[in-house]
Amino acid sequence: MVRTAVAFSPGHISGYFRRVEGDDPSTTGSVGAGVVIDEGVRSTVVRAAETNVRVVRQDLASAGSPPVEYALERLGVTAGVTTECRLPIGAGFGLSAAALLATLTATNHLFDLGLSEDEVAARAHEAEVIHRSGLGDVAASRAGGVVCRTGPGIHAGITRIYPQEPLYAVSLGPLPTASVLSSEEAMARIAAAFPDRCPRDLADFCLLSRGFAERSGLIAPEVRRVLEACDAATVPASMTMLGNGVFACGDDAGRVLSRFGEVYTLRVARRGAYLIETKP
Ligand SMILES: Nc1ncnc2c1ncn2[C@@H]1O[C@H](COP(=O)(O)OP(=O)(O)OP(=O)(O)O)[C@@H](O)[C@H]1O
Ligand SMILES: CC(C)(CO)[C@@H](O)C(=O)[O-]
Repeated sequence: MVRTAVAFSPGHISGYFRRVEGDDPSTTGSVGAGVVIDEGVRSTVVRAAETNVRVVRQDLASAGSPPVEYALERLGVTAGVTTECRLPIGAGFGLSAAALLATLTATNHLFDLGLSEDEVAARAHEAEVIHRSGLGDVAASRAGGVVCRTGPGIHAGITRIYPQEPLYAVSLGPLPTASVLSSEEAMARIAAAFPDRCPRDLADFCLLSRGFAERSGLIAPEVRRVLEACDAATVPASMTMLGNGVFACGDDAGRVLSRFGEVYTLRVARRGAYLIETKP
């Protein structure tokens, strides 16, 4: 039987953020707030002569993942990786960070690399920053909760609260993260829009995020339509950063969002990335 390691990492919906530029990837990242969600990426890793990554979603597979391939190369290993997720990719659910954390957690065990959790996270964060696929998602998804990050990178200050209520989300399509992070103009607007405090609870998170989304200038017309429907029903809602999607909370949120697409009912994750099993 081929030796296999399987790990899972939760995803992360960012509600507001501000880029922090450091001297190197470890001190580069973002401050801001988001929700670590109970859905994310499951990664299965086997040894292989050459690295290949298969990305599977809803029975559709595509080949390749530059951040994951980069992180494996930096570790000096070659592996066959299959990532699986239910949520859409590129839609603001932090799945690149989840794919990295899950894959590196499994790889660490499979190859007996002896990396600490901190080292796994540091390498995942580095791959995210280099590929501009995320800034704060790895720091968030190392554990659960509604997260408020007060510094960049994986060692920075972070507070977590654990509300019981679900969060609802709908995706209207992808918004490649790198396209926004590479725009200096967008970054300047985002910096000016940043609300300088942490959320008290889930509803407060939605409220602060919405103020940020409005001021950031990132809201596309199709996202605007969903937000207006939420406003009409007094449902706290905002835009998934960075995706063309909306998250909302409260009793009526699922019903309102269902008019615009498949509604994902998400729970606040209680824990971060973890190893599921190694075989044999
Ligand atoms: N499930 C996944 N498995 C492996 N690689 C992934 C996965 N999701 C995203 N990636 C890789 O991450 C890179 C950036 O993806 P993108 O920013 O579009 O996705 P995302 O992380 O889901 O988005 P967001 O950060 O907005 O939630 C791409 O190179 C893609 O291959
Ligand atoms: C940049 C970002 C919004 C992309 O998901 C996220 O990584 C964050 O909050 O830093």
